[in-house]
Amino acid sequence: MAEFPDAIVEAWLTRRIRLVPPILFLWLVSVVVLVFCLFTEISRGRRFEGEVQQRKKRKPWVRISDTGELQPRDDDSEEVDCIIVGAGVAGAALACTLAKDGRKVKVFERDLTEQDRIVGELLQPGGYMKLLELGLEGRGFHNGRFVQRMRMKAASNPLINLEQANVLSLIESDGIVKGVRYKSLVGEEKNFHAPMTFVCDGSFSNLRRSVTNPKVRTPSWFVGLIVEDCSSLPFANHGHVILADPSPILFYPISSTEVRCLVDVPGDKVPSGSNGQMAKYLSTVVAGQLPLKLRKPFLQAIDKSKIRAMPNKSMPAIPRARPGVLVLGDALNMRHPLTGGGMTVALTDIVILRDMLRTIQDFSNAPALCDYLQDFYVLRKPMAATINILADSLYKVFSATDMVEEVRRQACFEYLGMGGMFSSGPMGLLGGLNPSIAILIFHFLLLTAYGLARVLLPFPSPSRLWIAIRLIWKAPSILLPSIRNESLMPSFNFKWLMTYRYTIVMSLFMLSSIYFLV
Ligand SMILES: Cc1cc2nc3c(=O)[nH]c(=O)nc-3n(C[C@H](O)[C@H](O)[C@H](O)COP(=O)(O)OP(=O)(O)OC[C@H]3O[C@@H](n4cnc5c(N)ncnc54)[C@H](O)[C@@H]3O)c2cc1C
Repeated sequence: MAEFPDAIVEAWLTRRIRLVPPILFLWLVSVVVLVFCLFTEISRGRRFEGEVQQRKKRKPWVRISDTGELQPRDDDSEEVDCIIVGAGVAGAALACTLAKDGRKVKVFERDLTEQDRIVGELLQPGGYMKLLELGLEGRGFHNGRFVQRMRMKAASNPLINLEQANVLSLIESDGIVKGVRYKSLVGEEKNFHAPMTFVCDGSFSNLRRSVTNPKVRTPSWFVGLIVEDCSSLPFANHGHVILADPSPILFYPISSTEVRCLVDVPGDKVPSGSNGQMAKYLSTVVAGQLPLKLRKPFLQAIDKSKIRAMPNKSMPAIPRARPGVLVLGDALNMRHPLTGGGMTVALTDIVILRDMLRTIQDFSNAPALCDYLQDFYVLRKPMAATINILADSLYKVFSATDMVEEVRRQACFEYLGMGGMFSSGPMGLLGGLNPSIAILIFHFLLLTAYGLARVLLPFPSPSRLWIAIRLIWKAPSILLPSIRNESLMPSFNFKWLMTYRYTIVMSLFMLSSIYFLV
């Protein structure tokens, strides 16, 4: 066997030996950084735990009476970490979450009684996972009962002061929001101050205008009634979308005996309920389009149940934090409720916010906190944008207005019916389990290709060719406006350096070791 000449081996060793000092220096720096990171993490964790324990020792601010009613105590004197306006889905969940982390929270809710609403009765699996993460699990429900249970949970926490009051405005000084002005239950107007205010006052928010310049659209209304016969559903325990003319109708169970029906009425007005126009519309225009099994219970529901209407609003989030205030839930962002994604987005936002705020000891430095919270709008984008774009686009596809759109609607129905990835992909997006805009665009392109094949095959006659051209021509108008609304330009920042500091340090270690050994 040939041996290496001594001179070559010697030169190689000399080169390696020359590298020893810089490598040792690199190792030393890595060790110092690692020890520093570990030390700061451990000490911050200890301090945080200590603070949480100390705050938990305080007395409850709100009592729950023997009958289960919330009885707020008038105890404004104590300082709080933050104010939450609105104890709906977002506000109640946020209050519980912040209090769990040891923050002292003041919540203002204008109506603490159980609300009877037609909104938020179907929670997508992605939203349910977020509820589990927040430790607030609940299921297919009456929205009022669900929200009331979360309020009870909040009220039983000693760190949360829940008060029934109507918040009138935000208090500002030097461009920083310092608290809120509110009208108490007895009609007295008062101020309440805190370093941070979270505005969660829902779709009709009167406070968001003082923070952003919202662009709200109302493409349609949902008219809601309750069908009292679950056996009338074609598939038990499933949600149903009926592709009716001019727009879809939803049916889904909300208890073991009740089915919620939501009829979409396009436009910014609905037939009046008081003069019987609504009942007439439902029985003449809608009933005839339902499956036979559902018709009779639906007609009975028109006579028996309370018919209510809610505007289906759509509003892109404006990624602008202001010192001392953050807008959340429907007050920040809305999409068509066809896919039932609103609560999933709101709960995901709260998980993201909780994780971000965990690293902040107190909220007193409003400008710095505001800067830091700018990242919240980037982090929420994958889930929020996917659900928003899907909801608004699917509504356009399902509300066929002409023959070309009808072709697309049928293509969509058949596409989803093919099963496999053609249904699991879109369902993963809709359920909030796989939030990805790329996958959404991929399925939209595939759906358009399927629609074209459906029209052109087996023989592309001139009229079919014309439909195909219009199908392609109109496709961008379905997805692009929503994509534009979501301002999907990536936002670059270097916070990832901090997030991945351990990985970076360890990688330096490994690389230097490998280099040294080789
Ligand atoms: C017809 C319809 C059906 C829907 N269906 C679904 C569905 O099936 N699944 C789903 O996930 N989403 C659904 N959504 C969306 C969902 O309801 C919302 O995304 C969700 O309720 C948003 O929660 P929020 O806390 O922001 O608002 P809300 O739950 O509306 O809570 C706002 C709270 O703020 C209080 N408040 C308002 N103003 C003040 C004030 N000035 N002072 C004090 N308190 C105030 C209100 O009383 C209320 O309690 C639907 C929406 C509509 C319109």
